Amino acid sequence: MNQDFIHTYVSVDCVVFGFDHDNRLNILLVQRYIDDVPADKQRKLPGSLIFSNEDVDDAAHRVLHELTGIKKMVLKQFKCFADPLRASNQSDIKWMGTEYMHNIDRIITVAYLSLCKIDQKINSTKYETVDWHPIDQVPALPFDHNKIINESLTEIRRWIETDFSIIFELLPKKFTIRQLYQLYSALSEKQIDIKNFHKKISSFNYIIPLEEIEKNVSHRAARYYKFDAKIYKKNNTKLIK
Ligand SMILES: O=P(O)(O)OC[C@H]1O[C@@H](O)[C@H](O)[C@@H]1O
Repeated sequence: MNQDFIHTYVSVDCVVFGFDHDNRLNILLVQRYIDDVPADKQRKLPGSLIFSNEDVDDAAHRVLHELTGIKKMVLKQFKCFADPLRASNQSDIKWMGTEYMHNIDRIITVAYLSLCKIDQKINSTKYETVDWHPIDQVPALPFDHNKIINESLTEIRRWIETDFSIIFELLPKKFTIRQLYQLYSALSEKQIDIKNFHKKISSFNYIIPLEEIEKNVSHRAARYYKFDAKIYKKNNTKLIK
């Protein structure tokens, strides 16, 4: 065998999901700066090379903290992206040269999924520009970041099916069943009848009705509910099928 073994850099990239007031899934993108590329073409996933003495999970936590200012966020490693050409684009090589002072054209990246309430204040210590983008309006991104986002959607659907409780990471603390329904529909891509959904949900004792209804709405005001994580954990309730 006459082949070279790989000796390369490793990075992490984080796809952070949020759910907006128009019931759309969004992700957080940051902006990099390269002189001759227009600003609107420089959005990317938040990421970083990992340090030589750092575990990849720790690097992902570090990136999320630098990105949002939040100390603890739900995090799931979902796939490694290692196409030999994924970092070989000239503008990406230039970017890595500016950011890391090295000529880097081969990077293996480990991708993570995270969830964030969209109203949460984002307080980034690393990036000047961090903003939410509806998932169907994500621009062309550097490296293989569009591919990573597409695969993260498949992964988040799988995740919801195995642990329904993660859906509440995306909802406000008090929510209506319609909001829960819209989020579940956006995530699962299944056509679910709202009445059946309502019936199913009201059988779950970890979704607690509150003595509060919506105010100032043009439709019939709906009741608010909250998620009780303790009850959910105790019962380890069956998932929605
Ligand atoms: O420090 P930055 O440029 O954000 O991160 C390094 C980049 O290296 C690439 O593998 C990743 O896709 C990641 O975005």
